[in-house]
Amino acid sequence: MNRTAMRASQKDFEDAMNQVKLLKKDPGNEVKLKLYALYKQATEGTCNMPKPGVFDLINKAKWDAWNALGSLPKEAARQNYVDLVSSLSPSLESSSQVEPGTDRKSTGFETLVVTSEDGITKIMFNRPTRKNAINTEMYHEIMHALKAASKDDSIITVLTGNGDYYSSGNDLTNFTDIPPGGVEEKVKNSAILLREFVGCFIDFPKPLIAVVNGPAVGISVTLLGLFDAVYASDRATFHTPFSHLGQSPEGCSSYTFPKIMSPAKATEMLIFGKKLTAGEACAQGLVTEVFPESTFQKEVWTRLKAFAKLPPNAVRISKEVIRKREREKLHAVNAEECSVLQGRWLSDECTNAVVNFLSRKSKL
Ligand SMILES: CCCCC/C=C/C(=O)SCCNC(=O)CCNC(=O)[C@H](O)C(C)(C)COP(=O)(O)OP(=O)(O)OC[C@H]1O[C@@H](n2cnc3c(N)ncnc32)[C@H](O)[C@@H]1OP(=O)(O)O
Repeated sequence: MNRTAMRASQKDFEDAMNQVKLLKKDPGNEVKLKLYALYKQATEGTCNMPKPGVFDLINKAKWDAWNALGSLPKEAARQNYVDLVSSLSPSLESSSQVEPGTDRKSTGFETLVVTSEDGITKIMFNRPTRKNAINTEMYHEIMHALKAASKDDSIITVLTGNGDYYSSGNDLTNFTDIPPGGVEEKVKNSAILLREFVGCFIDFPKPLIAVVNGPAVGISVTLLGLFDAVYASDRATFHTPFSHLGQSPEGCSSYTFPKIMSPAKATEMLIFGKKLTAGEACAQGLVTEVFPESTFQKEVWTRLKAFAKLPPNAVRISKEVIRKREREKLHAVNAEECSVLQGRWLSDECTNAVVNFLSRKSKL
């Protein structure tokens, strides 16, 4: 039977709400606004809230979407919500059918290019027009790619960026995607995602190498403390503006950075947001070696190809011996950092910083 001819029950509506939470592919802001508006109409009826101020961009966009539904009856809104979610479900099904750890073709990723050759699995961030900002989909895809790389026949795994940036860190529009359960649910889900994401780096069993092709910001920097080697172009910079964003350190950096570079140097980066050049980051132990931009790719990949010819078992066992003592501690640090961040994400300091960034760019 045609779904639109049916009347969606409360149970259908609740199932659809749960399905939305499982979407791995970001349906885009337009669809998210539509879902929000239909949810509000289905549960509260016609919009009679005061219109938010012109600078309150996010709430104004939400209000506009809800208000545009006029006096649409609650039952019709519920039906439209269920239909809209069901139209998104092919992407839900295709992503949930892929078992973590199974091999996935490079073309199966939206936000990454993943290749495997000469004993090296290369995971390249591939959102160059967004400076390789990590959106929700990319967090999931990186975890997926790491799980696959841990099981494939490569010797080492390399992360790098496409374009002029390594990565600009967390995609700040991630914070605008508020589920029907509200901001509290959003920050809870984000903390769960972040903990699982960082956990994949803590547990990664093979040498993990960063080829930092350009500036790195936020979580793309803090994670470097969990890598086994970091090679940087001399045009790379390393910047963790957490206080400016009303946030706090993650990626286990509250533990790894003071150990790597001394507590005082870590303070300058993690609390005061000091941006390091590649040379400074190397002098402080965060970067293994810096190469001139003109020869960076050639020199680094020649070296990596030589590493990848080493006996695989010796390489893997040596990493295990070096890292295993710290693993439990790192998981505890990760859990604590995510819990602290949950509070930060609800703060006015964080909200204002994100809205300032987004409104500077006139985006939702
Ligand atoms: C859920 C888990 C959370 C984990 C916690 C993680 C925390 C962090 O990672 S904190 C760090 C967050 N990142 C930032 O604060 C960086 C924000 N971006 C910038 O400051 C700048 O974009 C820049 C310095 C990275 C680059 O500046 P510029 O060279 O002038 O280039 P544009 O600003 O024009 O950027 C091009 C295009 O890309 C968009 N974009 C860049 N970075 C981000 C980002 N992190 N989030 C969202 N969007 C980003 C930028 O808005 C531009 O878009 P258009 O204006 O639409 O062209």
